[in-house]
Amino acid sequence: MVAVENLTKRYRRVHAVTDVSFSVRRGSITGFLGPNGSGKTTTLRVLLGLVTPTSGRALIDGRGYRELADPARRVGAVLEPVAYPTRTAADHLRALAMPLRVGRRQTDEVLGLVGLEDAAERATGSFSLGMRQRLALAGALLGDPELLVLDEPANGLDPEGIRWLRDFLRSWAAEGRTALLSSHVLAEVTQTVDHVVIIDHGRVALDAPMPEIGQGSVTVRTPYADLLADLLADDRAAEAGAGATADTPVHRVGPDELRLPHGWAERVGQVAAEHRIPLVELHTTGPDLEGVFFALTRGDADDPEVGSRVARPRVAGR
Ligand SMILES: Nc1ncnc2c1ncn2[C@@H]1O[C@H](COP(=O)(O)OP(=O)(O)OP(=O)(O)O)[C@@H](O)[C@H]1O
Repeated sequence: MVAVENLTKRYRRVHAVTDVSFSVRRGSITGFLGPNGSGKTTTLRVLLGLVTPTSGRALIDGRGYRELADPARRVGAVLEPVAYPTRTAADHLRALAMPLRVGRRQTDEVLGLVGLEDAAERATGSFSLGMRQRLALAGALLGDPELLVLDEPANGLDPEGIRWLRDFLRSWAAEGRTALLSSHVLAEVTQTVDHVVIIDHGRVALDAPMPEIGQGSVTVRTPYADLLADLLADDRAAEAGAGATADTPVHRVGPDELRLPHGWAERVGQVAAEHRIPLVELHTTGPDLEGVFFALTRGDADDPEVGSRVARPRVAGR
């Protein structure tokens, strides 16, 4: 439904995006992920006809946004939370509804859909960021679009709001509709999206369906993390044969925590038992989008959440 083809956008000396290509399948929820400043918003703005690319193009159903018939009805977009402090939520939606030829019944309906029916007559200036996000989403839903384009939709949402957004997007996809949403906070999207495009420094670093994103990983906690890591590395080297340099899959992710690829739990247990190392925790987790993200983006963006990681697992299968 969406095709971004060799998209490049430069602002004077800033290379915001470089040769970015990816597509969004109809009926899918695609997460467009990357650290702050990686080029997500620029790409979405080109897709919505708000920015002219330096080269390349971004198409919706084979056409540029501005060439679509009735684009505001076919595509619902949220680039920023609503900011008209003196307007009530209902008035804000009615103003958006007019050019779309959408009646009062639908404005009430979308307010209910985003859980703001009780705040309809309140001025948006008194809204929290999360409420303004919900109102912006209500505006995007007004035209009953097939495609939603959402820039950081979970920004400002509390955990309950994030769960609500997740459920909303799942039911959206279940109706066969499509969404492209950007985020720099991985936890928000891991359980929501079925396809992932990771962008880093303006370039696509990964474009893959969720099922292909690694197989998960094994987490080990022990006060003897250094010793266990060394023993596991020796064990791996011994397995590889004399003289071989072992590519150790052990990653230190905290003062007492190690992470290994999926399937290592048994070996870790054996090595720990052989050397009488007490384990506080040993468990296997599911697909490790976070690991993939940190490995690909090297965590060197200005996002404190990204930069605070002490070690980054390898990308599964790479
Ligand atoms: N209008 C502009 N003029 C100059 N530089 C810009 C402009 N818009 C974006 N940039 C630069 O392009 C790069 C990509 O920015 P963009 O906003 O697309 O990233 P992002 O991934 O959406 O980041 P964030 O998560 O912080 O919103 C950044 O270096 C940014 O400073």
